[in-house]
Amino acid sequence: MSADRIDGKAFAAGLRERLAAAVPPFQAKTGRVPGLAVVLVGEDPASAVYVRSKGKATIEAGMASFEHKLPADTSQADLLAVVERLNRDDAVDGILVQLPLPKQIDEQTVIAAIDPDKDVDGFHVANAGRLAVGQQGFVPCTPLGCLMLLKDKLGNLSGKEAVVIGRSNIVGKPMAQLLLGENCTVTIAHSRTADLPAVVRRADIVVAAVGRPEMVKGDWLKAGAVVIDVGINRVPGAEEGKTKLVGDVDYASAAEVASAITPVPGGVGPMTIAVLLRNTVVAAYRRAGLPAPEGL
Ligand SMILES: Nc1nc2c(c(=O)[nH]1)N[C@@H](CN(C=O)c1ccc(C(=O)N[C@@H](CCC(=O)O)C(=O)O)cc1)CN2
Repeated sequence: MSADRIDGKAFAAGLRERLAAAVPPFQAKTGRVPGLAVVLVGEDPASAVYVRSKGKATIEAGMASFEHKLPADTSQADLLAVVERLNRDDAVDGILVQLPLPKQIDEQTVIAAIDPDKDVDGFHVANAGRLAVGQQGFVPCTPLGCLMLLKDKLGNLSGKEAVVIGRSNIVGKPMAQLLLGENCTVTIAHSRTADLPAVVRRADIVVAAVGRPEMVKGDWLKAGAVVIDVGINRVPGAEEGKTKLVGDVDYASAAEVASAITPVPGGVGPMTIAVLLRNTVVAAYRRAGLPAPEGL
């Protein structure tokens, strides 16, 4: 079998077009466009790239982008003061503090300070709780993007066996909740799971979010499984001194067994930013007391 390649980049581009189309009706009703504030602390090069991409994508969708770049030695109190200002700013519908944060700052304290109704990352405990009990809130962008790709590929997920490898608060746990919400039978596996290949082999759907380059091999998979690779690992490339990006799944061997698989890059990664814009548009509609457009 040679698996279908799930093109997250193309899906994300379509979603971004639909989001851009939702902006003018919002502006006509409210006199303003949805606004996303992104806060970057320090100079981590990868974070700087992601923040730039988020700002560019926000503007391309016709929305307002507010970038706050703070020095690496910013104190927690100063960052909290920025978050508080953004919470009170009516032009800001979504607030995102780029992770990871420098060592002197406690991530959970900062996330807890964000107004849950502006928490477009979906990381606040209020939003984690809402997801767990099936209430309306905000869902973290990467797992929601994975779910969109899965539903686009498979339609109804009800009754499928799903194995999520990884138990982070940002991907693994919300991913499992989302799949449960779709009536999948869900197993969360992790680094201490006994006989991980045997557990993964049960799955119709595998979501790999473990942060280990090419760990999941083709012979771990049930024939025809759909594989979503959340990993973004930079490893040495074929040429001396060059690097390349690989996922948590060994694409070549997995594509021999799976029916469909996301590539890295170009799979889940582009969905993260598209869903961030989606959450911001939804936040803007909700804050204005308007129903969010269908199909976002
Ligand atoms: N506050 C947040 N911080 C971080 C998040 C997040 O969702 N919220 N996620 C990651 C980084 N991230 C967005 O911030 C992100 C990661 C990867 C991609 C992406 O498009 N990846 C491309 C490859 C990019 C490359 O060449 O390096 C792909 O997979 O195709 C987008 C966003 C951590 N921090």
